[in-house]
Amino acid sequence: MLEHDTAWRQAAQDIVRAGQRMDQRGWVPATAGNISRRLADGRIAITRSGGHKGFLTEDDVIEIDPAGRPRADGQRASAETLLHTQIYAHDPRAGAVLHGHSVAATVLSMAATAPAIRLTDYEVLKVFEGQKTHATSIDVPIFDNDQDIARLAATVAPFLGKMPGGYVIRGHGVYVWGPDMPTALARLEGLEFLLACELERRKQ
Ligand SMILES: CSCCC(=O)C(=O)COP(=O)(O)O
Ligand SMILES: [Zn+2]
Repeated sequence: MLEHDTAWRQAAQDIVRAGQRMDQRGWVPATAGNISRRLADGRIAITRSGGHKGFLTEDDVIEIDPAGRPRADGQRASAETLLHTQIYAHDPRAGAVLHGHSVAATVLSMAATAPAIRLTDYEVLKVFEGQKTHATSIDVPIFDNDQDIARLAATVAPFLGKMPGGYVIRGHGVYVWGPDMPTALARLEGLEFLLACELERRKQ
């Protein structure tokens, strides 16, 4: 087994614990979801492809280069790696990216006819960057799902920098990020709470 330095092991532990948290909340069923961290020195740690994100070990976390290629031979990074690396490339402050497959994100995005899910007047909106009041709206864009991740990343690219609440892939799940893992997790929890609220409201 490779010997890793303290900073790497800390990042890997952040990812392992985030996977456990997302699993506890029901956001990473089966082998769904992926998680990454960018270290202060620029290294990027991401979950390997496949495997349950609630049962990760540090060995399930691999290093990729900024283009998304594993640094070591024989490793398979998340199939959605390019959706992580494009966030790091766009935002030098981004330190963690989370992707989950919740029921609310899946159902709402499949039912939606608009290009975004509009979240209005919720106190929890303040979890997102730059939001100071409930008296506002945030549009969470919905992108059509695509098995060609490079093509999906190209579709998402023009919206980077304009999505304080992250984004949703239709029938698939959410992407959220932040400067560090606690912030990214708080934003994910906030977004999932708001999507669950919207799902309840639309049932009424
Ligand atoms: C059964 S989930 C299908 C793949 C997916 O959407 C996902 O999030 C997990 O893919 P990964 O390669 O990161 O394990
Ligand atoms: Zn996915």
